[in-house]
Amino acid sequence: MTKPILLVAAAALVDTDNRVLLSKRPEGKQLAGLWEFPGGKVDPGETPEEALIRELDEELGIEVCDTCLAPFTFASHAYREFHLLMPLFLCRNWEGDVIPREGQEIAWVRAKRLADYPMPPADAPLVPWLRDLLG
Ligand SMILES: Nc1nc2c([nH]c(=O)n2[C@H]2C[C@H](O)[C@@H](COP(=O)(O)OP(=O)(O)OP(=O)(O)O)O2)c(=O)[nH]1
Ligand SMILES: [Mg+2]
Repeated sequence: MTKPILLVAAAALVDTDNRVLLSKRPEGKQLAGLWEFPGGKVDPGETPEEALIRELDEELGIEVCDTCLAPFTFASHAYREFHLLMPLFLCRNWEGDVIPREGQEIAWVRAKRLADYPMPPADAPLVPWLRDLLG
């Protein structure tokens, strides 16, 4: 069976204390209760950056500019129904305060503590990169 590739753009938002933002997937969604990087599906006609800027506004109410999104690493993971391809951008600068706009729980997490937050299986290989970056 050939599975469709699902393109999702996500961000590691890092604050001035070197903590990274995780967002808890709401009940009722696939992978509910797991902690993810904010972001979402790239719609037809959008670039990954455009999709991510839109999602960060929708989900967290922050304004991010193109040049503040640095390509960092990516996830490539076979889920049952699709193959996820997820570029992860690093972002240290944004406008506005982070406010969960979709009722989701959020957490600012130090690199050392990332293992305490259960994440979707696709995200496991991303954690060592963040540990290397953030110490
Ligand atoms: N945003 C995000 N999605 C992830 C991560 N890890 C991971 O496996 N995913 C998967 C879960 C979903 O299958 C897919 C993202 O889809 P989604 O449904 O959350 O997309 P969305 O934000 O556009 O939400 P919706 O409007 O479709 O409800 O990627 C991650 O760290 N961040
Ligand atoms: Mg999302």
